[in-house]
Amino acid sequence: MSEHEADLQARSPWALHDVKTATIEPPDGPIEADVLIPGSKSFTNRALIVAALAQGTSRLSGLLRSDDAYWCIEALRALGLSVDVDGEFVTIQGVDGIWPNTQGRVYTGAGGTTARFLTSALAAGAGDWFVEGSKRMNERPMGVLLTALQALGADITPQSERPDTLPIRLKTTGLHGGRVQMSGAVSSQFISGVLIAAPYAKAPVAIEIVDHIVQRAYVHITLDMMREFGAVIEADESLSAMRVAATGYKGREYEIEADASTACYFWAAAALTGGRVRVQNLSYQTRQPDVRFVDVLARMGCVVDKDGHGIEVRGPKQLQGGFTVSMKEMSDQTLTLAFLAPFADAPIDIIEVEHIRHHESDRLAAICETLRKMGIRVEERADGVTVYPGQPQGVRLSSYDDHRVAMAQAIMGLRVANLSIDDPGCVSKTCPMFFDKLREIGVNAHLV
Ligand SMILES: O=C(O)C1=C[C@@H](OP(=O)(O)O)[C@@H](O)[C@H](O)C1
Ligand SMILES: C=C(OP(=O)(O)O)C(=O)O
Repeated sequence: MSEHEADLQARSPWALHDVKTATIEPPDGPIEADVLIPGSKSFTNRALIVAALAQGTSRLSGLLRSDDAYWCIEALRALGLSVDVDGEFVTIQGVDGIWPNTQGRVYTGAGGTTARFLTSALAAGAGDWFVEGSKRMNERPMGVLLTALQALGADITPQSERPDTLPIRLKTTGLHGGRVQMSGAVSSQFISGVLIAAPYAKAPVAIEIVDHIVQRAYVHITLDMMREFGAVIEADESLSAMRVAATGYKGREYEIEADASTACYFWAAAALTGGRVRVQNLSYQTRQPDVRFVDVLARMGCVVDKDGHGIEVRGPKQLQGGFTVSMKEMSDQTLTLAFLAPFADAPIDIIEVEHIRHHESDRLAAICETLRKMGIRVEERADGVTVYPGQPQGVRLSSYDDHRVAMAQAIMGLRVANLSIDDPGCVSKTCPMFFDKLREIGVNAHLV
């Protein structure tokens, strides 16, 4: 598959379908709005998988209805689970670590969370499965995770020429537990995956991190949720060593919080138009790292209210640049920042995000190609970019089959006439309702 060709098989019935192009009209004045954001992808897929493993019934509310969640639910159903979805509510009969269907194909879609967490959860049970993802997911790294699961007792045979990616054949009679050393430098999801499975190992699992974890906050989200479902864990704030007891999970009622990553596009809309956007259903206290994007916006001259009901961003007359920022801990917002950067009064250096080359697209390449096509000067390094000020030209852009590329490009369209985005349906991975939400805050978004 070429980088720009969409894998439409990975779009679910919940996706935005049959749309070829999105065109965003720059608004006449500042965007002024209050908005409610849909459920978090990260919380949705963790809650689905933990509830599936657990003993007893769980009822989840605030489900994100997106492709990532859909394929996670479908995979659980293929494994024989009863998963009942009613709007934003889900009822799951947990299997207490024993998967009813012990054979067959498990399809993860394009979701890194499903691919990494479900593969691990499967390994903790017993069965013989063929696990594969979307075309892009089958290229994304899995090596550190697969090696850790093998060290804990799973039998994994790669089903392509690459030993470190999906598809794989996974044969297992359960994880024996013990110590395992892992790198967190490529993806925090490898660590979260082993953690999620660990309560169903036959003995405690101790994980030692040999280097550092990109986006450590997501591992905290994992640990918090595991504890809420009854897991017993020892871990310090630095997460260099973690130990999980073999106690299983208990089903429960669980409320999924709103998605901080999705919220950022709406705050960015305020930043770019000198407007005001309040996300009503998120608190700065969330563990989701992307909430801290508002601090980057404050550095650019925005006024941020984090203490009221929700979080509000007010944009300045002129965005400020002239700084270097590590986006390592909130790297899903690298694209958003890079596409705001041309509108700042001085260059912005984004550093320490090499790992985003392995996300839904090579995101650093997508930033550079997009901005250059629009006439903006940008320098690419292995682990980041420098974006220079300028007025981007309205052109036709590829969305790289990457939801965050498309959503961040759409926000740029608030200041660029005649900007169009190909295959905007890729937003469905985490936010099929993205263009409806844009309309809700007063943006004219045309989909054809
Ligand atoms: O655990 C999670 O829910 C996530 C972890 C991060 O991935 P990496 O650690 O692979 O960068 C993040 O980019 C992704 O959107 C969600
Ligand atoms: C990297 C992302 O997703 P995932 O790794 O969960 O597929 C993302 O949502 O930006």
